[in-house]
Amino acid sequence: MYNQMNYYKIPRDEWRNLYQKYQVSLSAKELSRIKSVNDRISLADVQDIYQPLVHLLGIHMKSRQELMKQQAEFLGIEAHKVPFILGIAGSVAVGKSTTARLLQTLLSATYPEKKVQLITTDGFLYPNKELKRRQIMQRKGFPESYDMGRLLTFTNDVKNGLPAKAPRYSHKVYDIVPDEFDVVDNPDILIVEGINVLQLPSNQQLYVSDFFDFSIYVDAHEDLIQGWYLERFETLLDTAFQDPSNYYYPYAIGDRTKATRMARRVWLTINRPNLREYILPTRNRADLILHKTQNHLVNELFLRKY
Ligand SMILES: Nc1ncnc2c1ncn2[C@@H]1O[C@H](COP(=O)(O)OP(=O)(O)O)[C@@H](O)[C@H]1O
Ligand SMILES: CC(C)(COP(=O)(O)O)[C@@H](O)C(=O)NCCC(=O)O
Repeated sequence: MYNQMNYYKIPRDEWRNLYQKYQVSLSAKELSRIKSVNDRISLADVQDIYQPLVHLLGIHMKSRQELMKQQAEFLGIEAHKVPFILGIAGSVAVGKSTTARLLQTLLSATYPEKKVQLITTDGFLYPNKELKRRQIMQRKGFPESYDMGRLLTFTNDVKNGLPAKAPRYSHKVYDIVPDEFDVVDNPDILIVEGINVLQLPSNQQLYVSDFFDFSIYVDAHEDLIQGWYLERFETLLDTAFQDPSNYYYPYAIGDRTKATRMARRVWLTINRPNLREYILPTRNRADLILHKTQNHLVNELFLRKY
């Protein structure tokens, strides 16, 4: 287990009870929005884990806003809106993007007047062509496969209220989609999700996370994550077999056992070493560690003390 020195370890039951007095039940519309993120999300987790988390984020947003206002007064400059940036880190297939979309849904429901945007750092991977040129196609997801300078500039622009474009990555195409972007334009809240968001870019003095107001590391036992990776691979195959342009099409129409063997190999030779060498070491930088067990259920949380 990791060093818990600077964290409150909060078991699920305690976390849920901390929030009892603020509990609000979700409307049918909110429930259907959550189901549209992922229909396997446990509603007990939404109620017991993620709603209290949204409340905690609200506390952080309010205090950050107040600090920015007072600092502007101190400097004698006009206070302007500074987007609150929430980073979400963790292994490939641990559930970052699901957590990010769920939080986007819950934050939008809780703060209907706020603009909540979401981007994933997959878009800052170099395109396959460039990865091949650099001979690092087998290192997709490792620090050197990302244009971290571009990600830093993007985050800096967002913080400064400038419109910023995040390139798009498609899991189906297994590559960057040329000329497609997510435009982030002065949101109140931006969620930045990706395996690398707590990493120190090489040749840079700045962490992307220096721009974050709160960060979450989604954590689980490695064997469980491997299972989730393989399950997701099966789902990708199930949706690929009718689309010859899909990267997974040849695997989808071929021998399933061989395809699964290939996915297992990819996990063991790429994603697992990446988790061990580059992702897990960033866990202790997070403000909150969300620890999941079987079926993605959260059993304990670690909240940074100071
Ligand atoms: N809370 C959850 N409940 C049920 N299934 C989940 C949950 N979170 C993730 N999953 C499933 O786990 C797999 C990986 O999730 P995903 O969000 O794609 O991970 P990541 O973005 O970390 O790669 C997907 O098949 C997804 O449907
Ligand atoms: C694009 C990724 C680096 C990012 O992963 P994500 O967290 O979005 O699942 C990953 O899905 C990936 O493609 N890894 C390379 C090896 C592979 O799984 O094919």
